[in-house]
Amino acid sequence: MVVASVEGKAGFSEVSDPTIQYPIHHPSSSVDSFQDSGLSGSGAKSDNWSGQLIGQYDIQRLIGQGAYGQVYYAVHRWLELPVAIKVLQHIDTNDRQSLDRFQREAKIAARLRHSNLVRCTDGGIVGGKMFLVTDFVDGEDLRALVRRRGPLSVAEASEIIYQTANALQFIVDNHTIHRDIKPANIMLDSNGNVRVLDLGLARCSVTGESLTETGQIMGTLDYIAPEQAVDSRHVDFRADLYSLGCTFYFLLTGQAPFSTTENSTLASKILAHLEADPPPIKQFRRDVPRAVTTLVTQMLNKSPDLRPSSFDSVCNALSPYAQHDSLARLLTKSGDHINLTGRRAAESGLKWVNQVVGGITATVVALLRLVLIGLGFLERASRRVGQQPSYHFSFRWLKSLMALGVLACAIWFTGIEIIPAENLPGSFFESETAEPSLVKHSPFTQTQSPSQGQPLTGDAAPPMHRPPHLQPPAHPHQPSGHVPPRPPVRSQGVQYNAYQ
Ligand SMILES: Nc1ncnc2c1ncn2[C@@H]1O[C@H](COP(=O)(O)OP(=O)(O)OP(=O)(O)O)[C@@H](O)[C@H]1O
Repeated sequence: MVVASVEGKAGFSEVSDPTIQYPIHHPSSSVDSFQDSGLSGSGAKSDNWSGQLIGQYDIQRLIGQGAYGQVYYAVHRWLELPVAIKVLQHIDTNDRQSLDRFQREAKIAARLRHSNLVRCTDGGIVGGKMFLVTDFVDGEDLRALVRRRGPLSVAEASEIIYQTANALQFIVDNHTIHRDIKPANIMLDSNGNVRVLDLGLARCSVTGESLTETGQIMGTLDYIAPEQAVDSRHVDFRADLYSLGCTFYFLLTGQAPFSTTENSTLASKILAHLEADPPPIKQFRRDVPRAVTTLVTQMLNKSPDLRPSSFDSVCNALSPYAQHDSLARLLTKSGDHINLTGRRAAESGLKWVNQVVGGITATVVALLRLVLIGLGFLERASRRVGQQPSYHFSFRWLKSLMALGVLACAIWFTGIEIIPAENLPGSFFESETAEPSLVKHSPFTQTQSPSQGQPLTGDAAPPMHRPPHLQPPAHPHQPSGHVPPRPPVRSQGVQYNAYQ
């Protein structure tokens, strides 16, 4: 595209002066696209850019509003190419440091090309605001999808997480972290492909203080890793693993792990990520295989060391459940409420079965009690007349049977599962991943003493003043030599060395 005016040299590659100032016009005014329109840093001051022309991009409508700013649907005038333009509200374009940081991150994001990542293709400053141009995804983000349809099937949710993990592994392999994985940042396109948004944005723009709208902070906090909530600057890919686990939980249950009313304040939500266990998935539905619930639990572990060792291992664990074909119809099928309705029907069916079973159990218990009372009377009567009761033996057996029956009923109703040792979480992944402790992990307590085993990731042993899982990793990316054999990936990304 034609850059109307550039301070210094054009292009993102000019680190010393990244401020490409784009002109703003109203489409009705005659604009010669090839003409250098001169510097324009103070065009439309309005917060609504619809109907404006930024460079060659004809801004048509607002399609989203997030913590970082607004997202518009736009069309490139000459190429007639649909794009999404994100106008970032929270970057101070007069602050050289934050501009440089933004440019560094944007450059990385622009060079990573992967079929599950949304490509960033352009960027600059307009009206004193930073903006980014990305591919327009013709589809729906996961937050909207689940709000519309209700929780997804195991196959659908697993496929979405599989594809997202695939993209995130590519990001890790390129020494980057996303830092803001959540349903609103993952889109499903009309071909059934997952597309991850906003790579690199979290680090550059959002600091807690710069966000004023509590609801938006809360939305982001629903998916934040405990160590990221404590110190967001020193996290590694395992923070994204945790956020992906929260997203998986959301897809399966329709709600984020800590979104109950007790966690309605910022502090209580962060505390919940640090300390609490989310309600078990089986409390919402019973059709999720144990291997999948175990995987979610492991991804949500408070300690990064006890999460899966890589995104590849998440893909490996999910490949038996993920079904690519299941996604394409999610957007098109009109039976949008099938899942929800099906779930409600299943729930009411289950309720009915529970009521019948409860009634039968109560009747049997009442009858047994009657028999026991009767036997007790008989026993006392026979003692009075000096006879040895012949039914003494069977009376004891009846009591034992009844106790066992009551125990079985209790197990049935509480849903306690007796899990064989080999199925316990931890056998799921490679030996680098330690058995999750049954003790709840507080980020402020040491979870693994040096004598209990070697650090799992190969990172240097953490200093004693901080718990191990809040330690910054030695490298910002996954250490080499610990990646399990890669499953056959469905899409391969490339890293471009030059901005294109
Ligand atoms: N490239 C795109 N193509 C199509 N729709 C998009 C695109 N980028 C964003 N959107 C839509 O705009 C919505 C808002 O996006 P945005 O990333 O600004 O906000 P958010 O994800 O809700 O919050 P945050 O800014 O904290 O990430 C997305 O959820 C999505 O529906």
